[in-house]
Amino acid sequence: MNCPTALTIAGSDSGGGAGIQADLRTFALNCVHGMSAITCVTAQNTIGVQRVDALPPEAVSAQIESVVSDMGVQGVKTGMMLNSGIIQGVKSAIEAYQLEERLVVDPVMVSRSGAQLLDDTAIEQLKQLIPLACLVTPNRYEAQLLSGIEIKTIDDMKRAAETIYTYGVKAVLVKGGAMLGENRGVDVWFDGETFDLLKTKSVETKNNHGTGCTLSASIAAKIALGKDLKTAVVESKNYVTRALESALDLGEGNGPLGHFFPLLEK
Ligand SMILES: Nc1ncnc2c1ncn2[C@@H]1O[C@H](COP(=O)(O)OP(=O)(O)OP(=O)(O)O)[C@@H](O)[C@H]1O
Ligand SMILES: Cc1ncc(COP(=O)(O)O)c(N)n1
Repeated sequence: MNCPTALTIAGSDSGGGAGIQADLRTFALNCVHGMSAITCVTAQNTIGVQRVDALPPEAVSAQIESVVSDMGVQGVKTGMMLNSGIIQGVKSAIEAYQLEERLVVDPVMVSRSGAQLLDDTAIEQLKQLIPLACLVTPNRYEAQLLSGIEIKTIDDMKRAAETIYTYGVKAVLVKGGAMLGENRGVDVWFDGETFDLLKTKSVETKNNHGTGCTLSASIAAKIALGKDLKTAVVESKNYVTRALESALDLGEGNGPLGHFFPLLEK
C-alpha cells in the first residue's frame, strides 16, 4: 500500500503537547506516515520547560538523511531548532535533497509558558532558512522580531507579512493566537499578491499548548497529500480551531489540544 510521508524536524516535548509529539499525532490523523528528526529533548509539562538538551547538529542531519534517502518525504516542517549549528545542518539537508517546495518553517522562538526555545544568536540562521520555504508561520511575537514592526492591529500584521515576504519565501502566515480582543485567532496570509484574513471563532480556553506546532504539521501533512498550499492552510486553520475546542484539561498550566477529536466523535 502506498502512503504519503511527512517529516517533522523539531524538539521533543515530554508533556506531549507541542513539538514532535503533537506533529506526529497530527500526521497520523491525516493518514500520512510520520517521520521525525529530533533536534533537542525538552523536559516540559503544561506549566513550563524545565530543561533542554540539544542533539549534536550531525545527529539531526543524519536523521534527515536516513529517512529522505530511503523513504522519500512529501511534506516537511521545521519547529524548535534551538541553535545555529542545528539550523545550518537542516538548511544544508533541505538544499541537498531539494525539499524546498514542500517545506513549512514554523520559526519557533519562545514557548507558551515564556521559555526561550531559540538561542539569541540563532535568529540570523533562521532568517537564512526562511527563504527556502513555501510557507513561514510566525506568531505575533516572532513576526515582530522578523519584521521589526510592532504588531497591535491587523494592519500591523499585514505590514509584517509583507516585510517577511521580502526574505524570499513563497508565502507568509502571521498567526493571531496572541492578538487581543476580536483579533485573537485571526491569521493573516500573504503570498506576494493577495492578503487574506483567515478567521474562525476565537476559542476561550487556557489549554492552547502546541497550537502553532499543530498548525504547521497539519499544513505539511496536507502538502504531502497533494493539496495546494492555500487549501492546506485553510483546512489546517479549521482543524486547529476544532482541536482547541476539544483541548485536554491536563496539568496545572496550558493543556494540550484534542488532536483526535474526529475519532472520538465517531
Ligand atoms: N484562542 C484561540 N481561538 C482560535 N484560534 C486560536 C486561538 N489561539 C490560537 N489560535 C490559532 O492557532 C494557530 C496558532 O497560532 P498561535 O498564534 O497560537 O501560534 P503559536 O504561538 O506559534 O503557537 P504555539 O507556540 O502555542 O505552538 C493560529 O491559527 C491561531 O489563529
Ligand atoms: C518542543 C517544543 N516545540 C515547540 C514549542 C512551542 O509550543 P508552545 O508555544 O505551545 O509552548 C514547545 N513548547 N516545545
